[in-house]
Amino acid sequence: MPSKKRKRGERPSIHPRNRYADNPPDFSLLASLYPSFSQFVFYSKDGRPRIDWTDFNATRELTRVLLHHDHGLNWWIPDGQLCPTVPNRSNYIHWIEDLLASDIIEKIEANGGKVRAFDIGTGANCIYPLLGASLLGWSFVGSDVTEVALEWAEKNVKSNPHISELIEIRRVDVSDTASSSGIVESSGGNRTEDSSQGQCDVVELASLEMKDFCDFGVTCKGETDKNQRRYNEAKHSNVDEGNQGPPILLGVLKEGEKFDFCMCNPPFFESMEEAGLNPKTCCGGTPEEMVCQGGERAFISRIIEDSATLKQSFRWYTSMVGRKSNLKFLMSKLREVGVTIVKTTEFVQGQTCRWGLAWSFMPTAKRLVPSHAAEKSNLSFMLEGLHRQTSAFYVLQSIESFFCHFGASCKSNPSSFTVDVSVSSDHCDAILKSDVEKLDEASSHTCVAESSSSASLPTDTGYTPGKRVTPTEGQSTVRSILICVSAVGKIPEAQVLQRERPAI
Ligand SMILES: C[S@@+](CC[C@H](N)C(=O)[O-])C[C@H]1O[C@@H](n2cnc3c(N)ncnc32)[C@H](O)[C@@H]1O
Repeated sequence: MPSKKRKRGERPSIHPRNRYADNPPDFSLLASLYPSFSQFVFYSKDGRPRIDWTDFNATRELTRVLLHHDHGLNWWIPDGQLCPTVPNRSNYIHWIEDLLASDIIEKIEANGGKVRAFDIGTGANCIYPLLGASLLGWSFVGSDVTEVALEWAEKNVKSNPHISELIEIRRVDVSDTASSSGIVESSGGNRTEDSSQGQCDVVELASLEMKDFCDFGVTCKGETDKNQRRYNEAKHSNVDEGNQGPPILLGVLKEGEKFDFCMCNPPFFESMEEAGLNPKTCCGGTPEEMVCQGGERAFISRIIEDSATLKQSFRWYTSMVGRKSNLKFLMSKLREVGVTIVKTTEFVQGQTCRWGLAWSFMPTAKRLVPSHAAEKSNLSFMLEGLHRQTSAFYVLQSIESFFCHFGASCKSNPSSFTVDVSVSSDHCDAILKSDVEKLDEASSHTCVAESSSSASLPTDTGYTPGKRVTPTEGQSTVRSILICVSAVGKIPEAQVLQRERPAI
């Protein structure tokens, strides 16, 4: 079920299906049930139970008891690892649930109708696979690069046998690149902070042999020739763009794997100093978890680059974004790689804002006229590929005028670029059966009306009032209307991607 639309200016709120939306965690109750938690709960002057959000042990214990009490999950992380807040992380899961339920892109059931997901950088806490599997029965591959994350993610999965079958923890090979976080492997195998943090010790990707990639990669083992080739190509292009780092999707996915979506809470920051700017809470977070060269902008750019190669291996690619300025940058990058759709949302994270960014290479879905609407002869068109700055509004007006000319009741919606036309069954028949002459007349009328009513219409677009493409023999009347609209829209790029004939 899609989330309620927020009104302009309204503060984003917790997702309506988030179990904490109407029932925030009750610290008193939890303290009475969990003695290990009660030690962290104190009562303020107004008698309300509180915890010290700057105490890592308190926030970790809260997460542990919420996951246990509300989700039936056993969970733990070692000191200092990033501790997730359950209500916040649930918002991202529910937003993806909305994306999957929407009909914006075509539905393809690649895994027998079961939702299969990929969590990039699952962390020691493995929070997204645990929540996604327990709340919604989704299956996950959770990837990570650090030993501690892989070890603890695995432990967290194994301590929940009821969902462990649904979650695979996958090691990402870091041997062919130095960590993008400025962290290098010590000789003992433990991960230590490079003294020259930020100046990370990057191995030239281009100098690697295929062997290096295969020997260590969990995905290679001979079966992923195609992925290796694509990964190697991507390595070269990444070197050019300076976005080096361990593989993210290319080189981690196995041959032929298909996912409904990927998600990612990326290392947001370029340095730990930047990461430590919120002293009001203590959710832990090691440099490996919080920092990467180039910050989230570089990390998510690499996901975008991988997605441009993997295209429909995922229905949706998604990531959290920490900064609005990065969101804008990333959206323009997405346009460059030719995605079919981009969606964003804003998440409430206490005092801070985070954004959700989703994109897809799937064809946008045909809007089927729902049966109840068809009965009412409700005919709707959707225009895509219109550039806002090139008067899409007037295109909609043209469509509206066209149908109005035939006496139909019309309503255009400039924000969704749709025009809904409501007519009786007989009337609709009459419009659709109108001969070409009538249509010509109608479209000319539309054009003239548009040009005379709009002093601000651009004049450099090759627009000729009254010009339209005459439908060829055999084209449906609906088709001819749409071609006409395209022509009067003065927008060469405008394409009518979807059209329906009502079932009348
Ligand atoms: C901010 S943490 C997110 C952890 C967890 N998903 C969460 O939301 O709390 C980022 C994670 O990404 C991992 N990471 C960094 N580079 C990676 C890569 N190339 N592939 C997979 N994971 C990576 C880090 O080790 C870290 O665990």
